[in-house]
Amino acid sequence: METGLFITFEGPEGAGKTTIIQRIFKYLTSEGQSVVITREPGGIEIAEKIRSLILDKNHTMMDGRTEALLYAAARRQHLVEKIVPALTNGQIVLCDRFIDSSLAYQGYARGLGIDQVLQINQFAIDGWMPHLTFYLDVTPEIGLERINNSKGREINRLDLETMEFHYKVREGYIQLIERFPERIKTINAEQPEDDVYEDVKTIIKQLLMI
Ligand SMILES: Nc1ncnc2c1ncn2[C@@H]1O[C@H](COP(=O)(O)OP(=O)(O)OP(=O)(O)O)[C@@H](O)[C@H]1O
Ligand SMILES: Cc1cn([C@H]2C[C@H](O)[C@@H](COP(=O)(O)O)O2)c(=O)[nH]c1=O
Repeated sequence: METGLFITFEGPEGAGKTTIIQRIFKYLTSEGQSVVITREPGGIEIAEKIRSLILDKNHTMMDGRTEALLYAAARRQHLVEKIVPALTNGQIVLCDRFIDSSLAYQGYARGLGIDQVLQINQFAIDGWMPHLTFYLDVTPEIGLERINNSKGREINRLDLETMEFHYKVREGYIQLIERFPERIKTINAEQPEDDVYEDVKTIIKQLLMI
């Protein structure tokens, strides 16, 4: 039986998801909570291998549907191997990207259709939706500038998409916020890091009543 809390973090490239997840992890752990950090695509060996395949800069020929299916396959394995056991164990799962990335990137920006991509992902996730999702909102210009200035952050195949694609990703997320207003909380991620952190922390504290 599920007893944990599944929180996902979404946004365009360089929105600051990894940075905020690390800080929220430290905060929740200091409050005595049992927390698991993970990411998509990846989080476990099989999914990390699929990640390398999808994000390889040389794979310029990858078909959009192949891409969507690979993300969904990685998600399935990650879910059953890591996320579900943690939730069943009563833990809080902080996940860097999940289904909304597929809906915004493949469904909307890639043009496959949000509903089509939702359908293949419903097969993959079998009802395991996040309880809460933070959408960290930044313009593509700011996000891409951040990752270009970020030491050690390798530029991947998706980063190298056109500016038009990156604009569409953001538009896709805006559509998802309208579709899932209860679950997705928008955070202004163009603020200084400390302010982004405080905004996220406030919502989590309210939810956990800590
Ligand atoms: N609010 C902020 N203001 C300025 N810089 C930030 C902010 N948040 C994060 N950064 C910096 O931006 C860079 C990208 O941050 P981070 O890796 O957390 O983003 P991300 O959303 O996980 O990126 P991606 O998923 O595209 O890899 C890092 O160098 C980080 O220090
Ligand atoms: C889960 C997921 C991810 N993507 C894209 C989004 C990013 O461009 C990369 C992942 O890189 P990051 O540094 O970990 O953010 O993959 C996607 O297009 N669809 C998805 O489902």
